[in-house]
Amino acid sequence: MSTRVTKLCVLISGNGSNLQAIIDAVQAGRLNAQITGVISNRPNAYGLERAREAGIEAVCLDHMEYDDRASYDEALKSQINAFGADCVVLAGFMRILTPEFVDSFTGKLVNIHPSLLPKYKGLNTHQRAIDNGDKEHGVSVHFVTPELDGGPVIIQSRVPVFEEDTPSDLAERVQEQERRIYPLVLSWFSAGRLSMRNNKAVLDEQELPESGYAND
Ligand SMILES: Nc1nc2c(c(=O)[nH]1)N[C@@H](CN(C=O)c1ccc(C(=O)N[C@@H](CCC(=O)O)C(=O)O)cc1)CN2
Ligand SMILES: NCC(=O)N[C@@H]1O[C@H](COP(=O)([O-])[O-])[C@@H](O)[C@H]1O
Repeated sequence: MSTRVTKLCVLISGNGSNLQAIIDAVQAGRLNAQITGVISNRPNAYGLERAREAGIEAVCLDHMEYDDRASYDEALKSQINAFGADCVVLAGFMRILTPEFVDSFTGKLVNIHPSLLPKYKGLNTHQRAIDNGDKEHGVSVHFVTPELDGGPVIIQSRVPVFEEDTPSDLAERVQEQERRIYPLVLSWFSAGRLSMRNNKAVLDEQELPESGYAND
């Protein structure tokens, strides 16, 4: 019996280190999936180069070329469907998606967010953690819902915050964890172990707690 390979379409906006971790996991046989395509909303995203070097089709849908969010999301949905996707993977994708777009991919849309949700939804999370004098920070992988960074958490990983940390020091520490946990979550999805039901993340038929699967 042939085992169908899970199709991933990855959305980026920048450097693409999470994309690279996913590419590396596929190539190393740690993630049984095919990356069908990479889409960036920014033309200068280095992640587009990473995809092409890996032989993966990569396109830029520049959001500046669209009149409004709805028309952009329509084009984005068409491109994703052209590539094919069992899972749409936001990997540093910096556009807020319309409810209509999100609802058309319910349960098939995941995001990696650089904070311990529900703390610090939105942008500039590392600076905010430092400004607040937090002693720990981290990263969350969650299903995407219309509520910005409010979807059910799948996994979180914590890192310490040191007195002398700059936002980039903290980002580097967080991104080490990102590169570790995102391929892990996608391997769960590809194995059919992970789903979203009743707005909850479910792993191996067990509802995950609000902070997801503990993985410090
Ligand atoms: N409907 C949803 N859309 C998106 C979600 C989500 O959970 N629900 N997650 C974000 C990812 N994200 C943080 O993890 C995030 C991305 C972008 C923004 C934002 O404010 N974007 C601005 C533009 C900012 C820029 O270009 O630098 C905007 O879209 O106007 C906040 C959080 C992805 N989308
Ligand atoms: N709100 C979304 C957000 O800030 N996402 C963050 O952008 C970075 C992208 O890095 P990458 O392009 O090297 O993967 C990652 O740290 C990711 O958590």
